[in-house]
Amino acid sequence: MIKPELWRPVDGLVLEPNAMTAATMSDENVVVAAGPGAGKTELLAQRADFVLRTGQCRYPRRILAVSFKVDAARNLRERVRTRSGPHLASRFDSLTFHAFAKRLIDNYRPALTGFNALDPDYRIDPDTRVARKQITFRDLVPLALEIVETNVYVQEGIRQTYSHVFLDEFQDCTDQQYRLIQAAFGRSTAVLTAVGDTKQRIMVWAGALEGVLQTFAEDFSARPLPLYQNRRSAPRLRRMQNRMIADMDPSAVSPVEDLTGDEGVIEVLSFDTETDEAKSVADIIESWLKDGVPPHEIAVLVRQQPHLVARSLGSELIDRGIPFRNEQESQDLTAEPAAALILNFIRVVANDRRPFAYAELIRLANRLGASEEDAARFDSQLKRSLAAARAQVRDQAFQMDQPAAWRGLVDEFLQMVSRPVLTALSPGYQQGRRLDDLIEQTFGAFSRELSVDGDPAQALQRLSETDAVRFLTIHKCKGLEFRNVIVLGVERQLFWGNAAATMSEFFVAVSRAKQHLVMTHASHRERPEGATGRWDEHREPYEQLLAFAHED
Ligand SMILES: Nc1ncnc2c1ncn2[C@@H]1O[C@H](COP(=O)(O)OP(=O)(O)OP(=O)(O)O)[C@@H](O)[C@H]1O
Repeated sequence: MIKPELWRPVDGLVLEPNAMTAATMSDENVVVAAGPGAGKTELLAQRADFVLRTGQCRYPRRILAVSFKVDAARNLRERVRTRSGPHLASRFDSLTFHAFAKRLIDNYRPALTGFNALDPDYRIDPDTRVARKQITFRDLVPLALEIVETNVYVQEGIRQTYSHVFLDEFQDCTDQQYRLIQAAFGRSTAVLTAVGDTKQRIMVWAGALEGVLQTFAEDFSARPLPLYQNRRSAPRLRRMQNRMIADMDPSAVSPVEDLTGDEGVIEVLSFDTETDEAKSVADIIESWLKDGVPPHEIAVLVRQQPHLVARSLGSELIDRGIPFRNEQESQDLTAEPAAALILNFIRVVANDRRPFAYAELIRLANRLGASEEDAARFDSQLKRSLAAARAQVRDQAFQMDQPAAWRGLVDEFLQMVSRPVLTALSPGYQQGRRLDDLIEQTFGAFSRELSVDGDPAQALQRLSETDAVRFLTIHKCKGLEFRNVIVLGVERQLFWGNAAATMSEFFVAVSRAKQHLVMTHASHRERPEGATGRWDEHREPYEQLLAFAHED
């Protein structure tokens, strides 16, 4: 433990004065409002280190960090783990609102009564609620809210557990989420730190509260601490963001003299058809990869339905052997330890030459930890089982391109690993059918990718976080950053709806780029197979949005 005055930001970063104040605040609630790339998430990671290392969050109490996306929650968790070490980070719970709500439901489920009562092995389904047995994702926060609002013991339990609460991307907090935070921490001694950017409010359709940062400041007597710098984007990109800020929130505009410099590239590309667009964009991606840009530093952003809008581009990339990952289908899955275990197993036996996958599997043996003897026994079982599976795969008769062949191997492997070890991978796996559902979903994702070209190595690359170019919706890209970003289809027919909301979404998209931003539009997009509902073939560029790309 160190004295607060001796603490220095980890990794040698220099924090601007307000960020330093927010990171080292001892007992005051704080709200940090700042633009894209200002280091809001970084500030939370630094603050976690500060409160853990100086003992302001003292064992056994914990920090709760709430984010909106699985990816964002995991990024923050990993950042704190690498920086502050696994020992301190074990008291840092970085969860999405959904995961926080689910944890409350699992811990205090008997508090739910009447229509909301749930059996211990209840499941979560995307669409359908079934009394006692099944709820949907939409039910999680309201049910958690009911538990917390009606039960003082639960309130006390939460308050005893958490001494510090971090709220990331707080501009997108909905009414119910806000009520959950109020019910859980409104009258507690927990110190709250909220960060957000009103210009990036993109969840209005889902009920994001207007002015929630201000409301939070009032309700929680939080001290506002704005940040001014942008640590992410090259100057040319920052100037474009600044032109948008002048339109959205003139008071937040940066002085022009702070944004000088020629670094960064912005391009607007017009096409006749989606086929021309696909060829040209694939050329660009290929050239970036040749120049050494890592695949995961390249993102293709689409306002919605990337599986349809970017389908031609996807086919073009497949033809060129460039792996890409459609995050709409697989993002949340690969954040799961059980999914990582299965995919790493396939990687190792498919002879994908991935030492990291092998190392990850061996790490599992060491994690078992009951005794050194147990771990050693498991370690040798694991090695035997991998060798046997590899031998099967090398056999001529093994049908590499058939999901059923892999299924047999995966099932044998999971049996060897054993149920208790699998359920110990994550706290949520003990509940209901969560683990079985995940195993099915993971295998489904692998089978889907395998059916694309019958090549297991390519299928695994497409499912990997590091080896694939990422296709994301704008909603999914929140809080992330990439060296190079392509915003596909800046067209009226895609960016429809309320002009202010559209502007915020476009702002989130363009502000993900560090170095190179490409925006495209096509005059014609053929209706793809599988498109349901409205699909306009004739397209018009969204001139007002694209105009921000041009320097005056
Ligand atoms: N003090 C700092 N010094 C150097 N780099 C920093 C600093 N703070 C943040 N960064 C880097 O700047 C980038 C943006 O930081 P971060 O993602 O925390 O911004 P943000 O405010 O959360 O952005 P957004 O709202 O757009 O998601 C990251 O690459 C981060 O590592």
